[in-house]
Amino acid sequence: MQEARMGASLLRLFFHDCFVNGCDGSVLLDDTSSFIGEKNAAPNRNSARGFNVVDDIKSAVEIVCPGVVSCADILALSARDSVTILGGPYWDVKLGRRDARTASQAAANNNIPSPSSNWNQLISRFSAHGLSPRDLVALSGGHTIGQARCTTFRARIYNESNIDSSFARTRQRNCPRATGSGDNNLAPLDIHTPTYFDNSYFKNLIDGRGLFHSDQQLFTGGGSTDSIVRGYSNNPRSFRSDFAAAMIKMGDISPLTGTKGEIRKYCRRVN
Ligand code: HEM
Ligand SMILES: [Ca+2]
Ligand SMILES: [Ca+2]
Repeated sequence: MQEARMGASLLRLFFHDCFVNGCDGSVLLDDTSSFIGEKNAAPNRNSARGFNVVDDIKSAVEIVCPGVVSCADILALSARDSVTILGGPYWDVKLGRRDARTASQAAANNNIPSPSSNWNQLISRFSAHGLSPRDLVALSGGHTIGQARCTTFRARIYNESNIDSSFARTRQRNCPRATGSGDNNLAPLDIHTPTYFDNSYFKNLIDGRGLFHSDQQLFTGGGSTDSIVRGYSNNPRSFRSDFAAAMIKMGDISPLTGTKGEIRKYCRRVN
């Protein structure tokens, strides 16, 4: 990988695909004059990235095996390979998903959780897709890699009290208080090992160093997930195996099979 962050971006793309009408490649479709896709939904606009890498993988695969491998499966495999290459677990990826001929900006806005979510909102967004509180906590461990824009964590670092004060000060240095200044400045989601897939995210939560309001909600957020966070912070092996299992579960959300959907030729547009 030329850029370590790309692994994080590809992992997130898979999440943003699966949570919106299932793992069907819907997130990859470009807007056109007659079609509104998901790329400009609030959680994706100026934020989701990695589309060119998916295009490169797809064209390489089409050369050797045309019309067989869906864009949805490429997202699933890219997410797994990203995690494994960055030091995380390996799992066998189920394949055979087909690609959607539609996408829904409204469904993207309504299904992908916001970083200002509280504990109940997180639980319910995940349970709507058959994912348990334990799956929520394990999958949130994906925030052990990658970067976030100032606008997604500004409110937390200036206004919240359940945050380590030196961590808040560190983040404030590159994320000005005023909306509109430095909105796109980046900070790592995991202050310790932002390009390594480990269990450091859970240690951060225990230290009050969750970057998003939603992250910190999983520990001392008033819900019942504190013991799961403690477990993953003490036992990296249980995090690795639960993360892999939860990724398989997430990858099972409403796949298109049989004669539903299509195998796209280009991931950015329907055939
Ligand atoms: C639990 C609810 C979740 C919320 C509220 C959330 C929210 C966010 C936000 C706001 C960002 C930064 C976006 C930006 O700067 O524009 C982000 C980045 C990221 N998220 Fe999540 N996320 C959640 C769950 C997940 C899950 C389940 C995964 C994967 C298993 C994941 C993987 C990532 C990764 C890897 C990044 C960094 C991407 C990059 O560097 O390009 N997130 N998330
Ligand atoms: Ca989708
Ligand atoms: Ca890490």
